[in-house]
Amino acid sequence: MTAVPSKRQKLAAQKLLSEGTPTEVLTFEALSLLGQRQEHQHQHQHEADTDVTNGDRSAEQTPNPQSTQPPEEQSQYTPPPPQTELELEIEQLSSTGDGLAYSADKNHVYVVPFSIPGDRVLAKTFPQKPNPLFTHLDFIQVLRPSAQREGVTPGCKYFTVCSGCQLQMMSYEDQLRHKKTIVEKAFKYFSNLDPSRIPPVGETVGSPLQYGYRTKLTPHYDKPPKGADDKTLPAIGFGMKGTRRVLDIEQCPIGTPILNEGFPIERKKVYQTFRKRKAGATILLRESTSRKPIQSDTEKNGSEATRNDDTMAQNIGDSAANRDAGLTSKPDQTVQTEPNSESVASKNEDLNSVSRLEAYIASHNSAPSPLTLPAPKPLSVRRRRRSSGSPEIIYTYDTYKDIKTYTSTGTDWTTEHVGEFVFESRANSFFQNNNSILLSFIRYVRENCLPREEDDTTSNDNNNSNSNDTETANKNPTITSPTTSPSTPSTKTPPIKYLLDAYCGSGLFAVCLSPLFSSVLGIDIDVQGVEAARHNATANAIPNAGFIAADAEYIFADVPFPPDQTAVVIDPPRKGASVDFLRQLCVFGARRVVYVSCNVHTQARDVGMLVSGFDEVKPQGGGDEKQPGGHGKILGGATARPRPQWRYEIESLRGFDFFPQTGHVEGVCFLNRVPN
Ligand SMILES: C[S@@+](CC[C@H](N)C(=O)[O-])C[C@H]1O[C@@H](n2cnc3c(N)ncnc32)[C@H](O)[C@@H]1O
Repeated sequence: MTAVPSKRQKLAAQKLLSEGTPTEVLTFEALSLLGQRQEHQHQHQHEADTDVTNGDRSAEQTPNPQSTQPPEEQSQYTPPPPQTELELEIEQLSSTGDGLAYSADKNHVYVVPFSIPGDRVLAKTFPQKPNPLFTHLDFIQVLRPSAQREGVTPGCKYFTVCSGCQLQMMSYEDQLRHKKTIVEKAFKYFSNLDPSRIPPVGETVGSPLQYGYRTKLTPHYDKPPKGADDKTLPAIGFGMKGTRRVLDIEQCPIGTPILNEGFPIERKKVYQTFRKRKAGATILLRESTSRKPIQSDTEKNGSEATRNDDTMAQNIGDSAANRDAGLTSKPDQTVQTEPNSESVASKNEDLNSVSRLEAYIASHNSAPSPLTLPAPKPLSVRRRRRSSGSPEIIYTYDTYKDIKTYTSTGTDWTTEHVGEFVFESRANSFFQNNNSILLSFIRYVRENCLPREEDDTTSNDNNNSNSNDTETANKNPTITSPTTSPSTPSTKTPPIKYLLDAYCGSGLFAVCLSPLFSSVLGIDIDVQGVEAARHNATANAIPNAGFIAADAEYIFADVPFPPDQTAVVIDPPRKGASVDFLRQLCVFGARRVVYVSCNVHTQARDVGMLVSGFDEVKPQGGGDEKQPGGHGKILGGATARPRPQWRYEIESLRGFDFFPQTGHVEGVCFLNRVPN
């Protein structure tokens, strides 16, 4: 049981609450851990007092009663000087992916990256701005491993030095379980809602690919040091954990194989011009897929590649790495991707080579959770380097082949396939970075974005949603197969026929969900994104989707759809939606809302506002301008603002693991409208 934080502690935490930064998240979690300790000690003290009364002298060994006071009332914590080594027991895994341990006096929390509950670790202090609740430490080594580490070998040789991944020491099942707690804690701490209004969080839906999934990588480098000569080469990669330096990285095993083929090429380009550069920069590596139907058996067997004068066919299975990984292939043969998965899995200790990564992916593309659709297994995988130097990887399936290339030019068009839909977007515009999970994800949203008839009590203006709705939704996470027509007419409310896709990017939701609706309207601030969305609607023969390039707030200015018959998808950037957008949504009152986010903390904050609702803004000159639910940011022109008549109830909530090996999770929340 967790202790209830004091009023002052709560206020301090609320002051901080804005964008779900790691500091905000750790503030709540450190408070909770210290609260648990107090709770435990109060209990211990109570038992001891009882024992003393009963004449048991062991009660005299009760810890210092001072430590049972709330942390804020204890003397200021002074962390040990920098470079002090500490041996610590890890108690919890935070939502930032760091292990949390108590200080020796149990009144302060140490944050230790790359550690998990049950570990005993050696870590050391480093200079930082003091925080009364927690102190970050550098991880040194595991002294006694947690049982959770058993049988797990991190896939990347840079793990514990690179700041990109946090969870490679955990099994994938444990990562999914942990991500469920991230969603739970986000809504507990950031939504400002009474727990009774938050339904149980569903199981996290896993990614078919757990390595080799990221279709975009952005390694970077710093500017040349003074006096740099031709031999001075920069570190190119990602942030070195706990420093401001760049860690030089040759491969990134969470990136797709084609990006890892391209990485050394892009590194070389930087080397050639580095000395003349005035500033550091970021390299863009973005995958693109060209899908071609298979015309003949010869093509299926992959021999056409060797006929092409312009190519140098290469067998993935030809390398020593693949032989080690259990792949059997003879030179000049296409690798059959039915490797001995046991032997691949057991040798996954270092995926920092494209061949090994490819072999690992081939053995790990089954569904890790019930709602995951497994990635299709290629019949063969071939790499080839064109005479231009740009690599290709060709994945041949039963009826089609995917030719993967990459670009480092932001304005280039790239192509992605999601089920039967094809999407083009500029390499520097947003597109979801894990293609392997998109099919499961879109299917889930498609199957749930319309209310099921039996649950559609919330559409009736006289009915509030109740906890039974929520329970039903959570017991039946997979609903029926997708319908191609809007919901069956209810006796009381008309069916939902219209979709607003707020923050639509290149039209992922608008296009994939369009068959369910009569008309779809998308909005995004990125002009290139909207240009792509229009193109994608045409390319997919979608006649009923239109797009506006503008701030999402403007979508409510002149919505052409009746609110009773409208659903809204909200998928904002990490900082979440604006208060004005949310308030206008509560004025408009779309009947159903799907809120998708890569930052569950800002998602929880925004969903909290939708559930609490917004108060009427009374006319100025005597009237109060109050907004209950704590969401009182009133923007210009308050007097003329219409009254929000609606608020929302959460129907269901769960995470999708778009980001395996990292501490991030994509939240998906369905809400229904109720009167305010
Ligand atoms: C997480 S992406 C979602 C894109 C799209 N739904 C998808 O799944 O591909 C967030 C999008 O919000 C857009 N965006 C950011 N701020 C915005 C604003 N104030 N109004 C409208 N769109 C905005 C970005 O351009 C980006 O396309």
